[in-house]
Amino acid sequence: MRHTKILATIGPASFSEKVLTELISTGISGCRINFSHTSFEKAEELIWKIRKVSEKLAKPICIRQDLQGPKIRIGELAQEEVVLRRGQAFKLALGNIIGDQECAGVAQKEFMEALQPGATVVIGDNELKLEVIHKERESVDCKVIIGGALKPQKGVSAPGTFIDFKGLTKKDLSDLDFGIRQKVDCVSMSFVQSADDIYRLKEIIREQSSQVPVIAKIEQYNSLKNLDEIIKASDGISIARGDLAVERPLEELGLIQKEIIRRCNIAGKFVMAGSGILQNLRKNLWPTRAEVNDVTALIFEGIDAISFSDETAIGDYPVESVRTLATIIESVEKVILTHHTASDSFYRNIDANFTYVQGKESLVLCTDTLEPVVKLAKMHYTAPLLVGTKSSNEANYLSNYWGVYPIYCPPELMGQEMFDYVVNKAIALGIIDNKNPIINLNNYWG
Ligand SMILES: Nc1ncnc2c1ncn2[C@@H]1O[C@H](COP(=O)(O)OP(=O)(O)O)[C@@H](O)[C@H]1O
Ligand SMILES: C=C(OP(=O)(O)O)C(=O)O
Repeated sequence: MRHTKILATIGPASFSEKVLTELISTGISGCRINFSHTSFEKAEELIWKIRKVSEKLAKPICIRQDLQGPKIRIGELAQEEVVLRRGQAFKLALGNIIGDQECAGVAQKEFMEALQPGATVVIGDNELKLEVIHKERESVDCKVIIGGALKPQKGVSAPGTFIDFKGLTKKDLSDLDFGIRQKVDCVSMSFVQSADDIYRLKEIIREQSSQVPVIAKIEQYNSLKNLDEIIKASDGISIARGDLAVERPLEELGLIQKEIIRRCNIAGKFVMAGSGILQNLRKNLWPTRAEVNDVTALIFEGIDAISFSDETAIGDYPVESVRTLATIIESVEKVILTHHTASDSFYRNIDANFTYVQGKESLVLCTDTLEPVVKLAKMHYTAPLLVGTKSSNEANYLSNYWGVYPIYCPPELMGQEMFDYVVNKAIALGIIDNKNPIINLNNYWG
């Protein structure tokens, strides 16, 4: 049994029901649908397929709608790719123009206005680097500092340049409306800058009579500056390393992610990390030593969930990626689960004896309110936390939390009947065995 959860971005490599089935049976707990790349038609089909497989395998799966936010991308190119050489001139121009060897379009006015001579422009995840040499009213002339292949629709950023984004875009609002109607299990907001961005999003969600949880993606300098308020305002945090590693010097990344995890765990908030987790598995069947070390550090720091991007969206080995990560997690958790004990006094107050048992028992809590489960889950106690709930969205969402195993219960069950149902189901699904003690937390929780 693994307590650290695995999530997967769904893309062309994992669209089929066959691969989705393999991903879910191999051990993912959640799927990310990136609305930068997914049409409503495709998303609707995917949500339907994921729900179908999840039900068939009796495994709750959290569907996360990832809102694009004000992500800046270059436009289309006349060819599938053009190769930029170091030292050559390259122009970025405002508008939806078709790019080529000498020029590419960028649609966002705020970005083009913010660029000044001397600024660095990065295209993709640190793949191509340009320096702005000269600025015109609606374009900038650049020099290529690091060359390579340029592909259409790649993300562009300007580390160190302040760009005044205005929260949710028109596209985000329309995507959100779609996601709520499709009953996604959580929504993530990209390029969050302050707690106000999250409060505004939550207000819109409330206006649509929804309570879908909101995950704030930390990927910008401003989001780091306002980290504590953002953690407080949101239901959870995603360390979105793709853009974060471009926005901040790469050598700071390890320290930044460690600090974000620490602060989320103190605040009792869900925290996940993604992008470049086992990047080597995009094309090969093995991870690099550095990737294994990276994942090990994340687990030791107390991350709730680790998310795949390219590996499961466009990689050659989506299922192998999940299998490899599961093996690393199991190996690291063998150590963590043996030495870890509950530290929270609230937990010790339930029963003083709990602190002396080392994860052999299972905890059961039957509830339809998220708050107590989340509070308990974030203590990262070694015992698996089985949560009986009659809300399928809640079961799906909770499946992303460290050590939580939600069991979706029929609506007519109450009290002892619901407890028995949860325990029997967990035994049947192989989550727990019937030899170890099972503690009914509802006996302690008024
Ligand atoms: N729904 C989709 N349709 C087509 N391609 C996708 C889809 N989702 C993801 N991808 C591809 O997988 C890559 C990795 O996915 P992701 O991490 O979500 O994207 P990004 O790096 O743009 O945030 C993307 O760059 C894109 O090429
Ligand atoms: C890793 C993520 O985001 P990004 O690809 O934007 O870094 C994510 O949302 O899981």
